[in-house]
Amino acid sequence: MPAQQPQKSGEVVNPDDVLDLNANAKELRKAHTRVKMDVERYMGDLKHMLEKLAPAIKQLKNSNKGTQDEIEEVRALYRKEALQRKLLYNQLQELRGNIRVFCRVRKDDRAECCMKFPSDQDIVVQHAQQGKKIFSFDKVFEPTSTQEQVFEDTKPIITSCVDGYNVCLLAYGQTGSGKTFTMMGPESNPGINIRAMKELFQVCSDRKETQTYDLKVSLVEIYNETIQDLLTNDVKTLELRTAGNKVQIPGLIEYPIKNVDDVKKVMAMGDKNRSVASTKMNSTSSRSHLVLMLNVEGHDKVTGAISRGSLVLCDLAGSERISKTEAEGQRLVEAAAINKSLSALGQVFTALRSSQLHVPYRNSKLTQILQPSLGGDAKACLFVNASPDAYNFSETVSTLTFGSNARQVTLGQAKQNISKGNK
Ligand SMILES: Nc1ncnc2c1ncn2[C@@H]1O[C@H](COP(=O)(O)OP(=O)(O)OP(=O)(O)O)[C@@H](O)[C@H]1O
Repeated sequence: MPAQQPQKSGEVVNPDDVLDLNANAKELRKAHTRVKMDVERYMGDLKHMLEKLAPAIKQLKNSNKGTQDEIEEVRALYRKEALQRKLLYNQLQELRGNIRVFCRVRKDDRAECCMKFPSDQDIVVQHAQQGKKIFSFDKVFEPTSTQEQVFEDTKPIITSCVDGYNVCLLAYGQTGSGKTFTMMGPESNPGINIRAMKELFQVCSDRKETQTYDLKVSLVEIYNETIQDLLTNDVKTLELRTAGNKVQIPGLIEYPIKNVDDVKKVMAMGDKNRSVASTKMNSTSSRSHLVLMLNVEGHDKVTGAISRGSLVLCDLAGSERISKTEAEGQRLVEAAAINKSLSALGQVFTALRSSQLHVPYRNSKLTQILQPSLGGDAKACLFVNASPDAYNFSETVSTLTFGSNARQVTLGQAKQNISKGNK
C-alpha cells in the first residue's frame, strides 16, 4: 500500500482507504498482543530456569569460596613456614657468625629501573645487552622501603652492643646510591645512626632499675688514607695502634652522651669538619669514610658485673668509576684512595671467606680500624646500597657481587664482653 499522504482540509477521503487503515491497525494490535505474550512467556521461562539454576549457582559460589579459603590457608601456612625458616636461618647465622648483608635500592623516580624483586630476599638485575643476574641477601629493601622498615631489621643486632657485644654496621655502594641517606638520613627522616641511638637510650632507660650505662662517642673520617678526628676544629691526624685484635687511637676525643640531642650535636660538629666536595655524579658526595664509634659500658647494680660493648657505624665513601665521574686533580687522588681502601676491604672479606691464615687488615686504614669488628667475636652487618637505574648496571652488579661475597664470610660466634662483678 502506498504511503498515506496527509489530508488537506476540504479534500475528499476515499472510504476504501479508511477500511484499509482500520484493518492495518487491527493487525498491528494483534501483533502487539502476540509479542507481549511471547515476552511474558520468555520471562516466565527465564525465571523458571533461574530458579532451577539457583542451587547450582549457590554451590558454585560456595565451592569458589572454599577454594579462596583454601588458598588463604595455604598462604598463611607458607608465611608461617617462611618465618620459621628465617628464624632458623638467623639462628644458624648467629651461631656461625656470618656477616648479615642487607641490600637497599634507593628511590629514584627519574631512573629507568633495571630491577625486579621476586621476594624480600632476592633481587634480579636486568640489562638488554648485559643480561640478567640474580642475587640473594638476608633482606632486600625495595625503593619504596622506609627508613623505619630498614631500621627495624637491624635493631636487634645494633642494640646487642648494650649486652656487651661488639657490633659493626657498614654501608657500601656506588657514589650516589643512598649510603648517607641510609646511615644518617635527613633531619626530618633520620637514618640508622639517630634511630639506633634513640633505641639504645630507650633500652638503657628500660633497664635503669638494675643497670647503669656510660655511653661515649667518637667520630673520625678516613680521608686519603689518613685518620682525622672530626670532634675537634684542629686538623689533627691520628695514628692507629693495633695490639692483637684490638685497635687503639691515641688522642682520639670521646664525648660522653646522655641523650639523642647530645648525639645530634656531635654529628653536627663532625659534619662541619667533614670533607665534602662536589663531584659530577653527586653534588654532596662524601669523599671520605665516616666512622662513628660508640662505647657502651654497663654496670650491673645487682651482681656488679661490667659489660663493655661497642657499636661502629660506618658510612663508606662511594666506590666510583673514574671515567664516569670525570674526576681530575685532587678529586682523582681522593677517588684512587677510596677505591684502594674499598678493594682492601674486599680482600679482607675474601681472606676471611676462605679462612686464610693471613688476613690483610694492614693494607688500608679502613680495614685496620675495622679489624676488631671483622676479625673475631663481633657481629657485623653490611648494607649494599644500589641505584635502580639501568645506566648504573655494571656498578650495581659489582656492588651486589661484593655483598654476596661478604655474605659468605664466617666470623665465628659473637662473644659478650662481660667481666664478673665482686658483689
Ligand atoms: N631511599 C631514598 N629515598 C629518597 N631519596 C634518596 C634515597 N636514597 C638516596 N636518596 C637521595 O639520593 C641522593 C644521593 O644519596 P646519598 O648522598 O645518600 O648517596 P651516597 O651513596 O652517600 O653518595 P656518596 O658516596 O657520593 O656520598 C641524596 O639526595 C639522597 O637524599
